[in-house]
Amino acid sequence: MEETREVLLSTMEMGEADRLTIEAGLQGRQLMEAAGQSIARIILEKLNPGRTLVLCGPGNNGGDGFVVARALKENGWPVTVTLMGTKDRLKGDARLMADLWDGEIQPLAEEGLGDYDIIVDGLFGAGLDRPLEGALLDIVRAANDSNARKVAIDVPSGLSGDSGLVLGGCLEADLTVTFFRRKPGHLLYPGKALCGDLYVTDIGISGRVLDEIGAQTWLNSPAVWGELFPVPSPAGHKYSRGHSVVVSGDLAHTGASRLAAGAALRIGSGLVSVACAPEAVPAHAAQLTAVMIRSYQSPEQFADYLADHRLNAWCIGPANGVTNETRNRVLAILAAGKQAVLDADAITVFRDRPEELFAAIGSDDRKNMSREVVLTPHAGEFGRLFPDLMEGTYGFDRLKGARTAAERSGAVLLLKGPDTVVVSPDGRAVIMDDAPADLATAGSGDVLSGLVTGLLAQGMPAFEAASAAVWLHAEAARVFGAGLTAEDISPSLPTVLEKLREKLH
Ligand SMILES: NC(=O)C1=CN([C@@H]2O[C@H](COP(=O)(O)OP(=O)(O)OC[C@H]3O[C@@H](n4cnc5c(N)ncnc54)[C@H](O)[C@@H]3O)[C@@H](O)[C@H]2O)[C@@H](O)CC1
Ligand SMILES: Nc1ncnc2c1ncn2[C@@H]1O[C@H](COP(=O)(O)OP(=O)(O)O)[C@@H](O)[C@H]1O
Ligand SMILES: [K+]
Repeated sequence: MEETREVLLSTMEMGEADRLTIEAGLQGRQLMEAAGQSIARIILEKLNPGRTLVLCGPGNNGGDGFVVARALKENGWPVTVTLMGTKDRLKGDARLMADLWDGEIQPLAEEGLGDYDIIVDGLFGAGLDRPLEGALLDIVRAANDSNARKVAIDVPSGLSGDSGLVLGGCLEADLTVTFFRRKPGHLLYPGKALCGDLYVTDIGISGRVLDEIGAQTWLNSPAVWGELFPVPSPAGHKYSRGHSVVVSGDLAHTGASRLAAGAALRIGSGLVSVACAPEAVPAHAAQLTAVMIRSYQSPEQFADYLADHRLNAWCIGPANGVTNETRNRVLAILAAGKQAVLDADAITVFRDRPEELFAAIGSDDRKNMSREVVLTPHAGEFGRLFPDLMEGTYGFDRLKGARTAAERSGAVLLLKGPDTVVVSPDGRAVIMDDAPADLATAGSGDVLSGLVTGLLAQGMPAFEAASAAVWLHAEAARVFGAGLTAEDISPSLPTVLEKLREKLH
């Protein structure tokens, strides 16, 4: 595939990229000059000339601000520069750029912030290390209240580039320009919404530094998992494409399992069965055709199904009920060494004893068989298994939380939301960007679980299967467009799959 994966760099990794580039011979001030010039170029291209205020902070983000101010002034724009603190306290390249600014430098103040057409935010970037407070917070709020177009350098001030969380308060940018590669905070909410339109510019850092940095976070795209995506083999048969089983809820709660089963079939699982109690059979039978029905009366009968090695990927949880039966079935599926997708009630049912679940996932038997498990919580379900990971000072750090959760549980963690994150216990992570909000509809999560299950059944490794499912789910919703209901997702998949195949070959 010609497409390469888009790596997302943490603040530390970006610092490393800068360091390696400087070590290789480029000077820090050249990087800063390139950074500032690239922002000015975008401003000149995207915005109409107007009264411009540049807010400069005490670090290199402020240094970039001085470069932007100079470049815009050279283009004839009326530019005012304000600085937090005094020039003599600036260091290194930032001091150098401040010296190259030949205009006045005013002290940073709230007054007059409403008088500009454009505000360039060079207060804090990667160096933000504490919340915005006091006068600074007032200034950022006044900027937000003004009618000016706001341009953030690297990240809007107050936003963590690592988590997308806000520290105290944050500039609400119309446009953000970052350098070399995007950062997770540009994709994770609320960060994504606070960045406005995002631009990534080349400031002379070579992509080769990435080999040395070894970052583990990527944009979710076929470039990450495409090579492992299952395509039916010409000589294959349905049995070689796996057999998915979805555990149904009781008679009044059968729909979720049908949505998941339909998705598993559509994504290419050779066979799909719904496993249900006898009283639910008529409800399923009235609606299912290609999907088979397996009823079980007792735990022993359920165990019989588990003993069949052909039934290789199991999905349990959607509308299953938070009951002892659900808990016992989850444990039985794990003990049988099945690949499994645990969703909804299969997660909630372990809220009082998550360790029991983690022990079952991480048992030596399962490890020896390399059988993988995918947990697919939304934030609420995540909090039931990992309450401590939701209690960050600045809110729930989804990426970090999911990483720790994957490591702790031994499962691939698929954390749902507008910025769905998938993390492998080995630390690899992908973040989905721009999933249509139409997906926030009843049953759409059930479809997603079915997609993961169907890919596991076909032999795709769990991290890649979960990532691919999230991407396909979003793309199918995009193809369908407005008015989406969960039932529409699977029927929209063929168009997406067709395009994907063209891309993969
Ligand atoms: N490292 C490099 O070589 C390059 C860095 N660049 C720019 O440099 C930025 C990072 O620069 P720095 O590491 O100097 O960090 P910043 O300029 O983002 O901020 C660091 C300064 O802000 C203070 N600070 C942090 N949070 C604060 C808060 N809440 N309230 C008050 N003060 C606070 C710190 O004490 C420190 O003095 C990047 O975001 C980018 O804009 C670019 O020039 C490209 C090259
Ligand atoms: N604002 C949003 N933008 C994009 N996708 C969203 C948004 N909100 C939710 N989703 C997605 O919709 C699905 C909802 O799943 P879930 O919460 O399990 O709902 P349900 O249980 O009704 O199926 C998930 O895939 C989630 O990532
Ligand atoms: K900034």
